[in-house]
Amino acid sequence: MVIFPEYELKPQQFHYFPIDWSKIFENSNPIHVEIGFGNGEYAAYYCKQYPEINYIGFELSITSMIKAQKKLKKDNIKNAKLILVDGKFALREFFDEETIEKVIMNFPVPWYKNSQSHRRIILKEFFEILSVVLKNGGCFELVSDQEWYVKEAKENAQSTGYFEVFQIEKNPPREFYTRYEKKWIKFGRDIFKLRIKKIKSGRIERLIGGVQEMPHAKGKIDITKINSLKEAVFKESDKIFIVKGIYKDINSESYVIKIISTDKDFVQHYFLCLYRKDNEWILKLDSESNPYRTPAVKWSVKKIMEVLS
Ligand SMILES: C[S@@+](CC[C@H](N)C(=O)[O-])C[C@H]1O[C@@H](n2cnc3c(N)ncnc32)[C@H](O)[C@@H]1O
Repeated sequence: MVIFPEYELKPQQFHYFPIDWSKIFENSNPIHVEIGFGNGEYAAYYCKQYPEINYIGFELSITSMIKAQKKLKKDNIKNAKLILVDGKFALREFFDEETIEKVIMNFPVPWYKNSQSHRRIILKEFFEILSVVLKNGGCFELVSDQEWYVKEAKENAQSTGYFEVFQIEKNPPREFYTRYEKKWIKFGRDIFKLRIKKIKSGRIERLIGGVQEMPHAKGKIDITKINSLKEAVFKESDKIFIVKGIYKDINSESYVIKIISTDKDFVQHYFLCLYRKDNEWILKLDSESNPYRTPAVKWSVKKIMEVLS
């Protein structure tokens, strides 16, 4: 939900990736990124303290997004942009090589159980992405109350060979304490901080990039085949999509198709619309849903048309 459009960006609507941040901020100040900004307390402090940086924050929670926008507005912050998106995806897709000066992560969700370990953001792939988008000498700072988690991050960073990795600091001096951090300290928990500095670039494969075309398909189809798509699962290398629902407009020859797709671990929900125009049918992204045009999204349009033909 965009409450203050000066803060929230919707990159799904952008026509080109990676994003030209100097155009967005209308200056070329250094870029600092926070992943999981929560209620935006740290963001507001940071932006006030360092008005010469461009702050970009990523968050998955809509509630946090609303709170953070209100906080930035209240503090009259001018140098911040917030995006509702998975931090790993954003770091990989939104930034050109060597463009970020600093990435900050305060108290990420640790995903304690072994069965959930694949969800941890600090896996080796994350550090490979960091090694590409950070400037040479740029740094990443992680703070957590979970020592094992910070140690795991340190080992993963070290294993890439792209960073100078510093000793983990226990209860480091902090310039600002979020409510979350103060709570842990009050409960007597120790706080751990990892800092790493980029010394070498790695390589990554991005999902999107370049001009973003609106995926669509048209042609002759056999509309009676549409029911065969219900709950159908399609899989090809790293791409999967599932048809979660098909809804017919009672007044016209048109349908809305609900899809869930994944590209590796990046999940998106969106709708396609299928309608008749003259002798042909057209299938395209519904204007209300706005997924990133990843390979799985483009493939879902092509594949559904193929099945109906
Ligand atoms: C424990 S809270 C910490 C919030 C804040 N950094 C603080 O210190 O008060 C973790 C936050 O990270 C967000 N989060 C979890 N996974 C994320 C991801 N993959 N990308 C972006 N944000 C994420 C959660 O929604 C939550 O707001």
